[in-house]
Amino acid sequence: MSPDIEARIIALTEQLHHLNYQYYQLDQSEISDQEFDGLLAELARLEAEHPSLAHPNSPTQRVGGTITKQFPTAEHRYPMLSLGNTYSEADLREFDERVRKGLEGAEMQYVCELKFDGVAMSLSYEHDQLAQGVTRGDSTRGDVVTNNVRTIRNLPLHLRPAGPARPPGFEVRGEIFMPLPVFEELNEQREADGEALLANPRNAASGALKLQDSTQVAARKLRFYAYSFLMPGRSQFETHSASLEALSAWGLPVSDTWRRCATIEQVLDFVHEWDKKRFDLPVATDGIVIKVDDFRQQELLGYTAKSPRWAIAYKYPAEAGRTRLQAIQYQVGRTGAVTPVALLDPVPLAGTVVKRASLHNANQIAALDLRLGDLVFVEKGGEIIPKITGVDLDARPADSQPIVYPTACPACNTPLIRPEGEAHFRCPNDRGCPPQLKAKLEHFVSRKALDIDGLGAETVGRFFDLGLVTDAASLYGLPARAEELAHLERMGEKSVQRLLAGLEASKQVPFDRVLFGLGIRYVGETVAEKLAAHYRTVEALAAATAPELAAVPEVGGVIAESTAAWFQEPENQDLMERLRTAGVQLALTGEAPQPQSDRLAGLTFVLSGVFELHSRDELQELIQQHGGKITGSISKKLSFLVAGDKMGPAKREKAIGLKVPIISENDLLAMLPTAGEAPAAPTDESPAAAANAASGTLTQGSLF
Ligand SMILES: NC(=O)c1ccc[n+]([C@@H]2O[C@H](COP(=O)([O-])OP(=O)(O)OC[C@H]3O[C@@H](n4cnc5c(N)ncnc54)[C@H](O)[C@@H]3O)[C@@H](O)[C@H]2O)c1
Ligand SMILES: [Zn+2]
Repeated sequence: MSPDIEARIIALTEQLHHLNYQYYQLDQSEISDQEFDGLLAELARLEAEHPSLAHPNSPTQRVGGTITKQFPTAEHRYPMLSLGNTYSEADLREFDERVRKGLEGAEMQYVCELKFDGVAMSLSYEHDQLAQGVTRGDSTRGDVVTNNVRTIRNLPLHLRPAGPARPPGFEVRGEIFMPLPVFEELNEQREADGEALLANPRNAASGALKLQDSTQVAARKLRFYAYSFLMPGRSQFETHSASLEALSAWGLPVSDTWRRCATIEQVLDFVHEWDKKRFDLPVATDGIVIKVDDFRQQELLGYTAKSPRWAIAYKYPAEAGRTRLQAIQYQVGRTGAVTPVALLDPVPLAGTVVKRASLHNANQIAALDLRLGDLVFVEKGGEIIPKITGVDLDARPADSQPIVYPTACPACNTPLIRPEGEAHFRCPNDRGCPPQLKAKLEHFVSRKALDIDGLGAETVGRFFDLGLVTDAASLYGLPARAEELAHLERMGEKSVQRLLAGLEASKQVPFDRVLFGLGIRYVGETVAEKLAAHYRTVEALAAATAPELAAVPEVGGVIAESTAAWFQEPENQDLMERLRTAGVQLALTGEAPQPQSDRLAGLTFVLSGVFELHSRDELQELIQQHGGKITGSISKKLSFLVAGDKMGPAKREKAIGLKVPIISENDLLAMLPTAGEAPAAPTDESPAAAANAASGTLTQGSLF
């Protein structure tokens, strides 16, 4: 046996294990899917030629995913396998031959479906109710993410009383995905916030599903398409297509793009038809799935260790093209991050004409050894943003120009800085750099912030260029210049009236959205809501120190630092004063929620794991309503760690080490006054006594 082959098998195995980990755990791809599949195919070929070297745990034998350790897990009743895949039509014909041979020439049909690029999900329905959602995981066990799945709006929690009768318990499988417009909006937001862009909607969906807070998951607007039905024993349907029709009738979303095909020619027609048309769908697709329709025939054909023999995925190759790099444009975002964008000779790729490609940062330009005038390879595959994958060095023109990354801001000439640990260069001139100021204004008037009617991003940008506005507070000086505005091109009396009404109405926008609109780095919508609800007024918020801010649930250290620093700056304090004079809401109105009792006063809690009776948010609220405080981390001073199911072992050990009592959800509830008790009843019980009262049910061995 050649040692070279053995070494190659080992190297491939290691590399594929690593790439699987990156892909399924971290939602990152270091190489394209096509390259990944190429390496996997090479390993499969070497193993087939040298069976003695094939390892049972080889990536060719196992589904690539794993469980995340952040959720409870559940065993799949029927394993969730992968799909064999190919990029070639010849392979599809071979697949057809294998199937027909396996069925000994019996009559058969295929069903062709689009292959949606998201995350596979197994849903259990019990008595018509959605009971559980589990990820594919390692194919035998997956993460239970039911609460996150419940946030998916097109997914029925109860089935419609229509269509064929159904068994009391059954499973629906399908794909959870992030619709393309949502993905694009999310990336725009990330770009504006100076965060790294998500490579594709699949990574975005997978990342969203792993979030612990289901309100945050809901904000990611995930959607679901069902593509298979499973029930105990023999299926009540004869064919896969009949089950798809039933799923639709029951109210489950089934994409109506599927089709029955009697021959491989019809299958190939379907493949060709969707090659371009798929780009009109609001969901990312990376191929076609071809399935044998008849369930008995599926059974006859059976499975390999990793995938069914009765189905195959045809994956569309990433569309690549070659074009000329004309120039690099350096864009300055709201937080000063400088992003290089490649300007290209227009080239048609994957349904659109590509003129620009993202280059992320300076490192990437260096890694590609890019020069102006080069012919570059551009690829647009699962990744929505086209990217430059390489340079055609043989075609490098003699006069190609090396790219000199700017050392000063292209807009304001301030020397750029590169904070440690960050990939982007930044322009630190956040008070004087025009694109930053303009982007801040655009953010302030945007829909999720002040939502000023009659003042879109374009108009506010124009006003800025004309020197009519400089910052958020200056917008409220516009009414005094109404006449001047009415004389501007494309403005007119009517638009001005609308704008003034919009400005007036924006004074009623609640404090949390104003706070979001200020564009403090890392303070997104959710964080702004939490901070506003916690501090209620801007004075209280501005007075909070970074450690205090970090103790607010869901506000991490980085957010806390950035917020505290922002309010320290005199210019920002001045801005707040001018916004106050303008009449903008800088405090939440209405009554602060009254505490229901002070039973937990002086106690601090950390919640960890998954709870049975209440969601984590509900428990947080309960603790606060009874005077307790939630903190983020386990320290010696912590009163209680409330442990749910599947709490991480590290947390438990830390709590035990620091002698922090670990209690259960029930213990916590037992500490609260029962419904009959007077609210906020003065109690002579010390907090510790209250805890002791609950100690009868304390988690074993956990108290002191
Ligand atoms: N780039 C990388 O580093 C990297 C790493 C690991 C895996 N990958 C890619 O991931 C893929 C392997 O992942 P996989 O095992 O999940 O296989 P897969 O994604 O190729 O196919 C199986 C999945 O297809 C999905 N699917 C979508 N529409 C479907 C439909 N109509 N019917 C049935 N299933 C449908 C399901 O989620 C199913 O689990 C490979 O193509 C590989 O390129 C890439
Ligand atoms: Zn600048």
